[in-house]
Amino acid sequence: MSATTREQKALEAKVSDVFRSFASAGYRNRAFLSELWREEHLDYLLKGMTRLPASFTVLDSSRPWLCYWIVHSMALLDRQLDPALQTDTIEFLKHCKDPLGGYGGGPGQIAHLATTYAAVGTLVSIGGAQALSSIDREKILEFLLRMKDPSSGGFRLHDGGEMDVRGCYTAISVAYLLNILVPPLLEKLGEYVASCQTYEGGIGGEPGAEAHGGYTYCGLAALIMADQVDSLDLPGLLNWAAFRQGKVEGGFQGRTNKLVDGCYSFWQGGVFPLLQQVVTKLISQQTSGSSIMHEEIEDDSDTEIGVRKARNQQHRPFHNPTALQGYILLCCQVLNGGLIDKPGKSKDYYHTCYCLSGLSTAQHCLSTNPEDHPPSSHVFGPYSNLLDSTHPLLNFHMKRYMEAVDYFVSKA
Ligand SMILES: CC(C)=CCC/C(C)=C/CC/C(C)=C/COP(=O)(O)OP(=O)(O)O
Ligand SMILES: [Zn+2]
Repeated sequence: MSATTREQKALEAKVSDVFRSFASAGYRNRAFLSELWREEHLDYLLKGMTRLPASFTVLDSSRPWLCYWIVHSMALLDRQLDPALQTDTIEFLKHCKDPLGGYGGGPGQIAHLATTYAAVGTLVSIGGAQALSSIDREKILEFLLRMKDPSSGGFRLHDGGEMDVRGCYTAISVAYLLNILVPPLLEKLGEYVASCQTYEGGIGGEPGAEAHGGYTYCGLAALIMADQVDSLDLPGLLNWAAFRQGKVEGGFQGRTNKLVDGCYSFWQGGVFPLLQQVVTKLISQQTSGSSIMHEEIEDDSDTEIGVRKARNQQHRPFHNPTALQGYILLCCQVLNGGLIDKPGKSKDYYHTCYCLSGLSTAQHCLSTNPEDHPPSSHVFGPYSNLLDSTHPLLNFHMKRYMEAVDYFVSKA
C-alpha cells in the first residue's frame, strides 16, 4: 500500500522539526545532535549479543541474521566481540549447519540461502582461522548448485522453496567470497534478474513484482559479481534509484510513493557506488580505446587536463550522500543506543545494521579507494563519526573481507 499524502506530510513535518531544532541549536548542541552516538550503539549491540537466546524466541528462524546484524554493526564501529563470545558464536553457527551444506535459521533447521549469507558474513566479521576454518566451502557449493534453477537462471531459497532475487544475491555473494563461483551458478543469471526489472527501472523480487530497493541492490550486486550487468537497463535503474531519495528528508524510500526508511540508506544508497563502479569500468574501457570521453578530452587544449577532468567526473555522485548522512544521524538515532526506520519507530537490530551500513557507504562512496580515509568534507558532523568501510558488493567489513579472501585463496 502506498503512503498517503497525509502520512507523507506528517513525516515531512516531523523531519523538518528535527532539522529546524538542529539548525537553531547552539554550537555545543549542534555538535551533539550531529554526532554518532557510538558508545550507546555499542552498548545496545553488546546487550543484544549477550541476550541472544531471548531474541531468538521471536526470530527463531533468523538466528544467524541476528548474529550478522550485531557483529557486522560492531565491526563498522571498530569493535570486536570478546574472545569468549567469539568462540560461542562460532560454535553456535556450527550447530546451524545443515549436513547437506549451507546454514539453516537455527540448529536442526534446513539450509536457507539468506541465513547462509548471514552466517558466512558473521564469521567473516569475526575473522581469524577459528571462524573461517568452520566454513565448509565444498558443502556450501553443493548446496548452492542444488538451489540453482537452470531453466530460469534463478535460485530457490531452500529445498522446494520460493525463488526470488534475494536468492541470486545470497548465492552469488557467498560463492564470490569463497572463490567457488563456478560456471553452472552463473548460467542465465542475467536473464533471470533482467526479467525482474520493471517498467519503472528498479528491480522487483520476482517477475511481475513492484520495483523495490532491497531487490534492486540484490539484483545489481549479483550481476556485477557475475559480470553480467549488461543484461540490465542501467540508465533506467539509475533514474529510478535517484528519484527514491527524499528531497525534504534526505533518506530513501524503498518504493515509489512510500515513506523513507533508515534501512534503505543501505539498500538504495548502496546502489550508487555500484553504479559508479560500472561507469568507472566503462570509462576506463572507453578511454583506453576510442569512444565518448574523447569529446571531453578534445575540448581541452591540454589533453592531460582533459583526461583528469574526465576521471574526476567519475566521482561525482548521482545521489546526495551528505543529506543521507543527515537523515541517519539526526532522524534515526535513539538516545540510549540503536537506530530506527523513522522518527517515532522503535529500534531493532536490522535497522541498526542497515542504518550504520548506509552511513558507512555514504561516508566512503566518494573515495576512489574504499580503504582510504575520506576527507572531512565527505563526513557529516564531527570527523569522529567516520565508520570503518564496508565492501560495497557484500556488505562485509572491508578489512575482514580482504583477510577472508586471502584465507580462501590460500585454501583453494
Ligand atoms: C541480503 C538480503 C536477504 C536482502 C534482502 C533485501 C530486501 C528485500 C530488503 C527489504 C526487506 C523489507 C523489510 C521490506 C519491507 O517492505 P515493506 O512493504 O514493509 O516496506 P516499504 O513500505 O518500505 O516498501
Ligand atoms: Zn526498514
